[in-house]
Amino acid sequence: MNAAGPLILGRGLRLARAGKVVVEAFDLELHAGERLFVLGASGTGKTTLLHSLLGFVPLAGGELQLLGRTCRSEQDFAPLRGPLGLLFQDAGDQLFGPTVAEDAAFGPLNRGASAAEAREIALQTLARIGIAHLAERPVHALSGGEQRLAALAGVLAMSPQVLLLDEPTTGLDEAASERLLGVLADSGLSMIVASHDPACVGALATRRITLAPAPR
Ligand SMILES: Nc1ncnc2c1ncn2[C@@H]1O[C@H](COP(=O)(O)OP(=O)(O)OP(=O)(O)O)[C@@H](O)[C@H]1O
Repeated sequence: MNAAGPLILGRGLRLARAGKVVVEAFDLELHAGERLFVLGASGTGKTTLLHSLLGFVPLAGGELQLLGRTCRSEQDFAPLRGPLGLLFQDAGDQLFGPTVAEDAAFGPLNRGASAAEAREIALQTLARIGIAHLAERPVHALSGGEQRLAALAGVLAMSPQVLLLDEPTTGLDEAASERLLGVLADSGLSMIVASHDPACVGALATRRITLAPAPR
């Protein structure tokens, strides 16, 4: 599927929040192997853009193709949540638990893996990220940085084709941040990353685009 074309292609995107246009006439392309960074001051719409790629913020204008399919309605976006894996800015928004291992197993279970297979995928993913020791910890008993790594495990356990990462290193200390950046680089996955962290940009970015404030 979509062997030659971009993984993500947006043309003339317009995005609004609470009736106010935030992103206007924005073009976006992500090609296989790229790690595209979306830069821009606070409030310029980086999170809004990432959420629009999963259909959480509806398009107010423009055209969007994801993995070769034109996406307009919920029906178009729903099957792509998984192939496109979003790490939320606030990791607490995507951890449901009860434990870290059960949370990471949820996606594979939902996609038809057996309970044993899903647990194995979850445990392997936790080990890959360096948080195997947190497997049986309740998700509400994690530090902010641990929550972020646990949330990433849940995303990676779905074997995504594209990662959408919203400020992935926020809340991590230097060691955890380096481990996360290493996992992301080693994943070989194409990704769009919103980040203010120069270390994150420097370590991963293959291309950068900047969101400008929408004209008033
Ligand atoms: N749920 C919401 N309802 C109404 N307005 C919102 C909502 N979420 C964001 N906004 C507004 O939309 C604009 C873009 O916000 P967004 O979070 O996308 O920016 P950002 O570039 O990701 O910011 P930051 O770098 O601070 O995370 C801001 O003006 C923000 O106040």
